Amino acid sequence: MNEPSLTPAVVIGAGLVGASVGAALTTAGVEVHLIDSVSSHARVAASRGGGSTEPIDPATVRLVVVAVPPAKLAEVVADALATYGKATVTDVGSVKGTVLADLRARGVNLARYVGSHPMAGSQRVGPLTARADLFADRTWVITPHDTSRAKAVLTVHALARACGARIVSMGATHHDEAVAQVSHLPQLMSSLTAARLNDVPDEHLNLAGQGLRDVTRIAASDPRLWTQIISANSEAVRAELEAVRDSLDELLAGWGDPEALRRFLADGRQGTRAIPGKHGAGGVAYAEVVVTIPDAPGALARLFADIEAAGVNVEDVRIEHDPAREVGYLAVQVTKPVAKSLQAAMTEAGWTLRPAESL
Ligand SMILES: NC(=O)c1ccc[n+]([C@@H]2O[C@H](COP(=O)([O-])OP(=O)(O)OC[C@H]3O[C@@H](n4cnc5c(N)ncnc54)[C@H](O)[C@@H]3O)[C@@H](O)[C@H]2O)c1
Ligand SMILES: O=C(O)C(=O)C[C@]1(C(=O)O)C=C[C@@H](O)C=C1
Repeated sequence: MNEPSLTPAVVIGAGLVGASVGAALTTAGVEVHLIDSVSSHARVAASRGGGSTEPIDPATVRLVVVAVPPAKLAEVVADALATYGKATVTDVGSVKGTVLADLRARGVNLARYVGSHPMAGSQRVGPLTARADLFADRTWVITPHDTSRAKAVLTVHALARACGARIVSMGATHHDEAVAQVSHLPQLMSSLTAARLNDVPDEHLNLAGQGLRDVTRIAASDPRLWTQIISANSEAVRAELEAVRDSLDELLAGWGDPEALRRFLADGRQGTRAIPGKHGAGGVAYAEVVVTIPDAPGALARLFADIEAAGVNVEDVRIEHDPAREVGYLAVQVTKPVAKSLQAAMTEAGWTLRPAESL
């Protein structure tokens, strides 16, 4: 069967996610038209390869992707179904059940609507933070409902594939329970930790290392966006928070007992191992080769060139800064069998390595 055509497509909401979808589709050869209630957002997204801001005949549009804030999704999806009479309409909102319920309450014919949710983003918003490869190798959840037309479902599959994502299909309610556990609770826990820092004096904050930065990255997210996300998934998130409260009570009840503390920490470590690897396989423990990068122009580019020359497949990278010294560290994650050869190649190329812990 032929892949459904996505071209021309319209993206409504040219922020982080919309502009990234626009850029990914444009890269895949799809003609993309960008619309945003803030016209400069659409222009910025267009200038960064996300598509064009030229108007288009609505009757010709095959696909509409709605990427506006959660509280506006149902209204904009309903308008899009009315305006683009032949198009499949999807939204990329972080919560699916409330959008579907709102659309049903409006009495809209939902045959051409299929919800979806790319599990990729960042703590930043706006078109300047968009990237064409944001969805590459990431999960894109598709949530068909009982009245979605098969062709519309296939079109949304083709959208996710064109963006390089891995497709998972599930019902909206199931999706919302899952993201309460793997996205919404983690956001709240990160915010809880970061909020404690408001009462910490500067001389203590100056000691902060990478651990604190890792745990608080997503606490920097937009509070308006996340208020809408969590409010739309309120019950499922509340259940997760109550479970955390129980765990915290248990931790405090056993306080002072090293064995209870060890069990608590071991449970946490086991939890990290439950997270699937980047292709959806079981968790993979990578080895990390940590290279010192001098704070000099071009150092990072040279380092990447040397890693490429070593012919090693890089699974992930992370940059750490040393606030006390004029250096940074590039932590390169690779599979264990190739770690030693990467270490040797880096040393031979003149780089200083931090002592390995896990090779
Ligand atoms: N941020 C993430 O990590 C992430 C990841 C996956 C999905 N999402 C979902 O994607 C959607 C967009 O989030 P984002 O992070 O791109 O936010 P964003 O703020 O970067 O972008 C939203 C854009 O929508 C525009 N907009 C608002 N109301 C509009 C309307 N009525 N018509 C047209 N444009 C309108 C805004 O001007 C803005 O440019 C949200 O529903 C969010 O739940 C976010
Ligand atoms: O990487 C991040 O910054 C994200 O938090 C992205 C993330 C997530 O929880 O994974 C956040 C919300 C979205 O709905 C989807 C993806």
